[in-house]
Amino acid sequence: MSYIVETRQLSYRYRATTAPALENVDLLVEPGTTLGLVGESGSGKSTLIRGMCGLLPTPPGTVRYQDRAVSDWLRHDGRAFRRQNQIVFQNPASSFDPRMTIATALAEPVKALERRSPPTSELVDRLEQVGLNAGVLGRHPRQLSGGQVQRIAIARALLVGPRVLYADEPTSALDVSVQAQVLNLLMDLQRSLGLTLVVVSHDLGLVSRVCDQIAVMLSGSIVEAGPTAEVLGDPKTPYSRQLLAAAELDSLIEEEAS
Ligand SMILES: Nc1ncnc2c1ncn2[C@@H]1O[C@H](COP(=O)(O)OP(=O)(O)OP(=O)(O)O)[C@@H](O)[C@H]1O
Repeated sequence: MSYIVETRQLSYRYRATTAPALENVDLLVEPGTTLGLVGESGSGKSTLIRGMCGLLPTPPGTVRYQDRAVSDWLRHDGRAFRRQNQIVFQNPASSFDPRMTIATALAEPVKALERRSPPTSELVDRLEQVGLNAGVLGRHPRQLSGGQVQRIAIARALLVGPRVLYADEPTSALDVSVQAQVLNLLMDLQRSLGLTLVVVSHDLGLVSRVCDQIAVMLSGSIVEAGPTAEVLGDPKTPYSRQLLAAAELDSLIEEEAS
């Protein structure tokens, strides 16, 4: 089996004096799968995906993409690596410069990573892929809803042709009614484009609907990982059991409220 992304004994500390944000994390991601990273706030989920997509200064060889050290990719083929590994953040509003029109914001990564200006038709094609149209091109982020801006963030990532799409709490800043739409969009794109999707979430309900694989983090370590049905069906660690019980309680409360 060859993996698209691997971490081997990946550790990371933001400052020498603080506790490590990641400790000896081994993670294997199969191409074309959807992996959910779950765990409580501060457990290291965002740090891990930042490490996986080359945004942290990690020791050579601890993160590999397509059988090659990410440090090597960044040294020799940085733009290709960045194109192939895209990340969508939690808060759509802060992902965009408020002074830029959507057209300018969409074109930026293509200009930086591919050294070309994408024609409007290409921008419109990608907007249509995320359920929007050319009408948003001349607008600014503040003139759009949170759900629309998150769709545009996804379109911007797709424009450079990623193989792995990282989504850090992609729906938690959105209204509940819009969350399912954005999630369905990510699932459709993952299937139709054959993407590998890595979703960070503290929402086990979301992860169990979307992800084939799940990794549970606690204090900078992965405490349990495997196929979602196995991990959730028979959680091995007390922490995963707690997480599952909390998610079941949440869904009971939601059912009663509706
Ligand atoms: N820029 C930073 N500087 C210093 N410490 C940081 C920084 N970012 C994160 N940390 C610390 O690293 C640890 C892991 O944080 P991280 O954001 O990866 O966790 P998380 O699981 O994604 O949390 P959340 O669900 O709240 O986003 C935490 O102790 C956090 O306080």
